[in-house]
Amino acid sequence: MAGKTLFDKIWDTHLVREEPDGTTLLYIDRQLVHEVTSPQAFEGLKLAGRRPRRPAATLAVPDHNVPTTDRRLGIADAISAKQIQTLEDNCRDFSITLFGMNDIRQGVVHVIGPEQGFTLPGTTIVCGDSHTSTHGAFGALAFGIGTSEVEHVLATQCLVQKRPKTMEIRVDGVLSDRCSAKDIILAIIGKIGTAGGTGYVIEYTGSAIRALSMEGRMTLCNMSIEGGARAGMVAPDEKTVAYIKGRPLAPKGALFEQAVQAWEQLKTDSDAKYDATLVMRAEDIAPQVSWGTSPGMVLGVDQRVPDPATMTDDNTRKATERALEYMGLAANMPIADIKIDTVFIGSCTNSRIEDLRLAASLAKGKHVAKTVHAMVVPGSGLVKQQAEQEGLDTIFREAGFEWREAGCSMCLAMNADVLKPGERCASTSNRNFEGRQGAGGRTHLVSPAMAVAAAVEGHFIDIRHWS
Ligand SMILES: CC(C)[C@H](C(=O)O)[C@@H](O)C(=O)O
Ligand code: SF4
Repeated sequence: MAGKTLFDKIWDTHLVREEPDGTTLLYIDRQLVHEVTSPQAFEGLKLAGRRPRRPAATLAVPDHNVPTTDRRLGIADAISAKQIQTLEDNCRDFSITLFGMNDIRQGVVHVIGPEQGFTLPGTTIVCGDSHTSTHGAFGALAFGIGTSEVEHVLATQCLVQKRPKTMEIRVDGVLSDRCSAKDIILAIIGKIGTAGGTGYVIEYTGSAIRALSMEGRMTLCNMSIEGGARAGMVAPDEKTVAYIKGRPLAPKGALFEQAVQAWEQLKTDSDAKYDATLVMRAEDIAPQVSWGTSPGMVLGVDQRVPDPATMTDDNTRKATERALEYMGLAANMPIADIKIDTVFIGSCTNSRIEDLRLAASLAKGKHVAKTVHAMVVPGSGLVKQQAEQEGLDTIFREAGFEWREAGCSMCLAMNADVLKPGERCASTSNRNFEGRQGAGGRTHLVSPAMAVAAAVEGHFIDIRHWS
């Protein structure tokens, strides 16, 4: 029998039933819930008179709409306030654990799952949110689902799926100084495009991936969806085990030892075949900056903005022209000449403690440029607390950054943290669509290190040579 990939192993152990046409009923171990995509799901349960099949398998948190300023003042926006209240009511009515807005454990849903030890290797994890792929960093099969599916999983703990194909993306070698997981994933999406992963689950392999911390692997898997993939994953290893050990919801004692033994089996067999493979060298990856209006429109900071006049394909040329117009950029200008107004360090891509430590180490002793407004939004209340214990908040404040409460914030501007029309932002988030951070706002996706350097200089700069 042919060997199995990591994906095959998880899929096969969660398969409840498979039809001849490949339609599969998959068992879902865990579900995360937030305030935006859950109200109709709970409403559906109510109307049908059903209860969650396994309430303990679900964890809920408000994140998209929460204010990142003083929460004792409540929520000014009526729609946001109602969404958060509705989540609280539903969790109470359906006996689901909720980390409320003022709970120290509150944070972006994809930050708190791993932080609590809710995210475990070998499990199937879903959430009504596309960046659920983040949890694949632990060797879980984790993917985003729609609201009707949220209801289905609540009611049955199962989901109807078609088996996706598998893609290996192998990155060997050593990253350049100050380059990070964010640069790897942006470079991958720059290469495969935003549809390159369509129909696939990606497994990231190679020495550069193994060298990443768990935080780095989460950044990587987080953006798999921006490359079109259903999910991204990294096989668990000793770093995974060390990260999970002792977390509040992780197995304890003998159960933990048993779990570790099972997790050791979670790797792709040497004779297994992927449906597709892409190979890259870490040395070739420069610090990345997105210049356009999709995550695939991205280049190294040492490059120039593309010139539509050189493009032979009509669609590519038109898309480039439109993107340059929206972004207010001239063809051929050096990316390092792009001046920015705002810096956002946060989001489920880059707001974990390691991201903040790195950002603070570069911000220390420097100051945000006079023309720039910069903010740091920790991924969770616990990340914020940890950062404060380490004095990172002081470093950021002294350098001129605002230090905020945890939430999605300016990643998608559902709360008060919004770009003004025309404002240009260096952002550590994952999406740069038109209007993503506010109507008319212009987003450049970068790593935390690149964001700090841009905040200080007022424009992008190659951090490999920055002092
Ligand atoms: C609001 C939610 C449905 C959405 C998602 O699915 O990703 C959001 O988190 C985002 O990042 O755009
Ligand atoms: S931080 Fe951004 S990408 Fe992540 S869940 Fe929130 S809105 Fe979506």
